Amino acid sequence: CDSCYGPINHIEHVRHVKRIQPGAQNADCGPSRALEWGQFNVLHTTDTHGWLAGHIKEKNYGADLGDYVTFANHMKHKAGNMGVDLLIVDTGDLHDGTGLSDTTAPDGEVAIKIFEELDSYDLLTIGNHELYVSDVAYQTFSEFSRFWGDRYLTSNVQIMNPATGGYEYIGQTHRYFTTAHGLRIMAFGILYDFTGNSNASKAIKAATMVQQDWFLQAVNYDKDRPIDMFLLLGHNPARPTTGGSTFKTVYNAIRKVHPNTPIQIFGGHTHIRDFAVLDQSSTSLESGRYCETLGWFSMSGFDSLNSGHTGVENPRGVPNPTRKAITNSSSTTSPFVYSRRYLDWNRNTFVYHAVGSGQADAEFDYHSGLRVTDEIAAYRKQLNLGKVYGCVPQTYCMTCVPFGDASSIFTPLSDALATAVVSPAREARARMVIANTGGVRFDMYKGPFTYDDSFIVSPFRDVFLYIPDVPYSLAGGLLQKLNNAGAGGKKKRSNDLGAVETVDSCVNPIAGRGGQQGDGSGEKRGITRRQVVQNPGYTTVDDFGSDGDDTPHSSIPYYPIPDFFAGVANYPEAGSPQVVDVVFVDFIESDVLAILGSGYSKANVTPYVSSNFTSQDYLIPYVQAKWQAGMPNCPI
Ligand SMILES: Nc1ccn([C@@H]2O[C@H](COP(=O)(O)O)[C@@H](O)[C@H]2O)c(=O)n1
Ligand SMILES: [Zn+2]
Ligand SMILES: [Zn+2]
Repeated sequence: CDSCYGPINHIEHVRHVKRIQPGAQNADCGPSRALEWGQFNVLHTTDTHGWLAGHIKEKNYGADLGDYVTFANHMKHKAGNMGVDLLIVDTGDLHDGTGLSDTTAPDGEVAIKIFEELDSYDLLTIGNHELYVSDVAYQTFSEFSRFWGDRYLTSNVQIMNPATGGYEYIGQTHRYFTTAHGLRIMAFGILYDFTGNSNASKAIKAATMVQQDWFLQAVNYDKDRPIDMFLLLGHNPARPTTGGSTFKTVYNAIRKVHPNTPIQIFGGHTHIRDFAVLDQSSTSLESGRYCETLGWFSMSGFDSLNSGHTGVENPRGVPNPTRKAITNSSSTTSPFVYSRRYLDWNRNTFVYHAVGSGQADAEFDYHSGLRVTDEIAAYRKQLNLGKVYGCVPQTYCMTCVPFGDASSIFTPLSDALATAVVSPAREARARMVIANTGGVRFDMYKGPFTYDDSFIVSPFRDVFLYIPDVPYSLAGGLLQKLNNAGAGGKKKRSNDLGAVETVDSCVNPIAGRGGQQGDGSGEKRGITRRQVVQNPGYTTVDDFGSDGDDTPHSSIPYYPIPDFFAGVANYPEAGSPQVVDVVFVDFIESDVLAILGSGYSKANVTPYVSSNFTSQDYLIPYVQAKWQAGMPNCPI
């Protein structure tokens, strides 16, 4: 959509020229409401997955971590001037998503160093992507956790320490601290009941954790350690009713002892914008993914009688939170009021909320942020992330068109599986190559396809394995059966509640970020065509309604996708092969074996191309073979 931010321009150096983007003054394209500041305020990131250079091909999410460093510093100063508390928190999944995080060995080596530049983080917690690979888990233990010290909370995640031969918590189990304005906080960091970790680590189930002595001691009343508020950070769906969320278990355990104390939750993992009300003194925020969203939360209601609060009651000159968590109950006795906002991750947004619209960039930028931007640019150059391999003829998306559509990313990726995953020794045999759609992480844009893009689309080092000569009578129905079983690779987009309404001309159905889930019909609900020209993107509806998105968006269609997809090669023109090599990524090995049944086991499985050929390796050869010819005139 050109109406808000102009055409996509991803030439490497242009990205790093600091300037307010065109469209900043257009209320349809940027923020137009000041944030509500309370006594207690939080900036929340989650599931950044290495997107620290920002979205080079999507200007609406185009800020980099340097811009955020500057923004966070401005906001800390503002909070200080207002006499209120501001915490900066993150809820995990730093790895697997871009070249910056995944070209290094182990992955994350560069990305975590950049992340550490934002040393004003107050609390952080661990995600599942810090635990799939042992080297990454040890990097998290020996580098990341050491850096953040008592701010890194892993209440239910331990690692085998080779030095002692015993399991130790990767970070701290909990943190009790007092804010600058006297709030006494007990914080935890809880990973959902994750089971896909390597054997280096152990994720303790929430139901077990809440019975452990350290937890009971932390939660129980102690006159020497009063608690004004519990903070539950977690790589864990914020909405407690979402399958897999373990927040309710921890919430229940705290509520048994503290029926009224505020319990404030910050979640992640499902990659959505969401805000849920648990009770009159407990709410829960989730702030999207991939440096697309910065979550804002604020609350007031503490006074010196019910807490240690010493700050300003209602900061002046700014809006304040006004909403009770529960409004439809006459029995609401809680003094607490709340606000939440989902900020789009771009400089216009940051400038608007830090120094005000219409301000020059010079008013915004700090050396600390500019230095991080330069550092990111230098790393990108060093890692060769701008190297171009081919020219993608059109944009392909994951969920904005039906699976099977010519513009679905799984259409060329099925072809890529069929043609670019080839074992020289088995080249002439019929083969079926299966992958999980969850391993594909992002859309592929029209124009130059870079080294970075290969990780953005397919970041995992999942080895291609195979079972030779499986009778077609068994292999033929495998994909369908895998999808019917809906197993391991599942990566549900969301429980997003946004209505589907397309505003044509501005909404290119395959151009923007599809955030919210609808029925995919593209039918309008209650709006006239082209009433407003907006920026396509997230249209969030949560427990506080539909005003959470800081910048209003037109929504993008969402279509569900199956859990698995495949490509086939060397099949006869008519009929079926007798036998077929069944090739699949190691992440779904147990799913494939479960469907093939008792005649097959791990003993039948070996690497297909080599033990080093992974899902990071098939895209570049495909792009080169298919789209390199278009390179000289590749539109940007
Ligand atoms: N080696 C891997 C690891 C993970 N996946 C996919 O990622 C999903 C989890 O991602 P979150 O950001 O939601 O934590 C997982 O369900 C898989 O789909 C993979 O494909 N290969
Ligand atoms: Zn994630
Ligand atoms: Zn996750």
